[in-house]
Amino acid sequence: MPKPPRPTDIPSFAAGQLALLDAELQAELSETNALLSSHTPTALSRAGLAILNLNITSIRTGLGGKTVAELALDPAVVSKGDKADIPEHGIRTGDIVAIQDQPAGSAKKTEKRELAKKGVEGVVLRVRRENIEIVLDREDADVPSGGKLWMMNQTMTRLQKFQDQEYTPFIRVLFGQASPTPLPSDLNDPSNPLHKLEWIDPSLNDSQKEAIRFALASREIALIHGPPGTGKTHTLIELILQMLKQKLRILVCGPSNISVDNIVERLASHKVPMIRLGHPARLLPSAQNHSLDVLTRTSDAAALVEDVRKEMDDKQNSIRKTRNAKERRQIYGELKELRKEFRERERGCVENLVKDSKVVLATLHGAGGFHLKGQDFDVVIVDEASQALEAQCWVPLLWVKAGKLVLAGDHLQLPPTIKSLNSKEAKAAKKDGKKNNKVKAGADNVKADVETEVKPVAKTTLETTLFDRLLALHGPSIKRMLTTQYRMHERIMQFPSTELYESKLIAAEFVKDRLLKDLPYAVKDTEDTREPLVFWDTQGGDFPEKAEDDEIGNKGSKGMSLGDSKSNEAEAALVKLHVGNLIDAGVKAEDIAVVTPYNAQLAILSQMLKGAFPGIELGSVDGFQGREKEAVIVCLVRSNPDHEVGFLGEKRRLNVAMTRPRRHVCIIGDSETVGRGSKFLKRWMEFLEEHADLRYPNLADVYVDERNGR
Ligand SMILES: Nc1ncnc2c1ncn2[C@@H]1O[C@H](COP(=O)(O)OP(=O)(O)OP(=O)(O)O)[C@@H](O)[C@H]1O
Repeated sequence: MPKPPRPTDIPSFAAGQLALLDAELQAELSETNALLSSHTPTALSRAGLAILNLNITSIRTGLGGKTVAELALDPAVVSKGDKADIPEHGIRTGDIVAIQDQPAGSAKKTEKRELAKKGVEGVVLRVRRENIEIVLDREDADVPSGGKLWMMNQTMTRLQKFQDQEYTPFIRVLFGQASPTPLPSDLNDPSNPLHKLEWIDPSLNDSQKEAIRFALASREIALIHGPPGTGKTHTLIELILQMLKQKLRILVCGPSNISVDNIVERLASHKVPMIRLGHPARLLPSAQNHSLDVLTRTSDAAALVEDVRKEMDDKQNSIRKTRNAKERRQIYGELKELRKEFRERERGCVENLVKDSKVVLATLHGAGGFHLKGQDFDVVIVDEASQALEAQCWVPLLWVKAGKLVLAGDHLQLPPTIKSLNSKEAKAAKKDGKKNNKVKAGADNVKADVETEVKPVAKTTLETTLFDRLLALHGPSIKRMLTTQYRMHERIMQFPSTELYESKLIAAEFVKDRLLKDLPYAVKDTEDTREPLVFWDTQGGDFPEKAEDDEIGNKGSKGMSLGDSKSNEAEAALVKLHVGNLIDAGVKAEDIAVVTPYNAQLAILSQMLKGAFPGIELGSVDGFQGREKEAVIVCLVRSNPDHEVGFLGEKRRLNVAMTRPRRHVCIIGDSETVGRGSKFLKRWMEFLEEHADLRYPNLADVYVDERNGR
């Protein structure tokens, strides 16, 4: 018997998430205010959960005497020449939102709290590209009048306000108040019908097939765990095709437009009829033909709408030809009627297109659009689920009626970027969560037997994704892992596989011994190009790191992007030496990437390498997630007498760094500092010492290249 899950109290969970989202927003606000001129894309607006820097442009009285406020982007934040379109967001008609004064970055904490309290709640009436209308909840609502305002989606508030009877069995499973329905006992039996599936892609490997059978057999939730390069999206495509064969209706979401379009492109090659929701301008050109906007003009049903449009055009022309005022008036009257009909037919056409579509695709926040409200789907599939905030995942889950959820992701790579992780606000929110939870568990929940087991909300942070939480709640039986990877040389794969993936990864035959010297263009056989794993150990103190805040802070820009960053010039020079050797051997610059966890180091690398090696790619580890290159150089930077490793200690970040390369990885780092950071880092250093081509650089040699003026 599997252990019964420890149920989560839903209102407390939602309250905890709200407190955390608010903390995230506060962190965003401080940053947006500090960096107003640079318009840094913020995590929350990326998540589509909030819009910053708004102004009220008009207030009017709407239906039933309710106050309707119109909000648009503050002209002060719109760059000259740019359109004042509100950045992409997930706030949709019908959403409950809060509008609040946006405190200045310089405002004191207490002032910020006060301002935040003054906000009003309302329901979104209309969303346009350049403005949004909100019907305020209370007629006497005190509309914030301050300079800038912000608005936040209240998905979690809706969840918090759910009544007990509104929890579907599916939602109960998501909170551990019920266990997932057990799988058929004969699932692994060859006689089970799922073993007789006709695969559309015959090249699927066994772990991919098993994951698909599992996702088809699961009743409420299925997690597909795809370590780097294991064909997670590839598997989802087959799953979608199999579900379509079973006549299921599917909503496919991802946290970003690119994650969704990636699936649209691959489904398109199978000629699957589908609808991609979202503004066509934001879609990949290859996905645009499937967008609702384009289909509304080109589908069969659109012909009816086009007929009316044509009639309207004819009428317009006849107005121009008529001088007689009476006739003109009559034509105007007819035009008005036609317009009404046009709008109705268009709405009908759009509704039918969406309703009749067996596969609908949208970003997580895009799925909250009015087109999908209340629609029935058999399955919601979320790709890159470990890159999405849980609150984002709830947008489709609360908006459509769904009976099953399939999440695909890898919780052992980096979660979505959270700014408030260590901020005071986040700590306060955690504390609030704890308090909140105690109150709930003690007072409201009469079902005493459940109460004692309520999972503490305090353990959930914004960084805890739905994928993580479900795994913790129900255990590994709700997931299947893909185990054949199609990216890395066997030796590159070995350490992450042993440490993080229970030694289960297998390198596909055609990648397992691929080297740079075997690239399909002329590459010399050198000590670098015949070696998949190189470790330049910079131990000994000759390659010391530098803390950027020493300098930048003094110039009065403390707290800016490089504030806590670290750099290491000597290691950067070593990177240059290694890249130079690869290029000299014939490896193309486009096939080489350098990644480092520190922005300050990225800046130095950029200065040193961009001019010398055009075409080479430089990136932060976090920014390189999801990417791959033939050769990757990882520059670890940290080298100090105190053996401090900072956020290098995060396993998931290192995992991303070490799993980007296909044929060659070169690690540059100080084993003395790094090896003392954690047990994991110690084992990594030991592994490299034993299995990598180990090299000790000589500082003078490293700078020879520099002197030669490369
Ligand atoms: N069964 C298979 N046989 C051969 N190649 C495969 C198979 N499955 C996946 N691949 C290849 O592996 C690569 C990675 O696949 P895909 O893009 O689906 O992976 P992913 O897991 O979504 O990516 P990431 O690891 O970046 O998250 C692709 O080039 C794909 O063609």
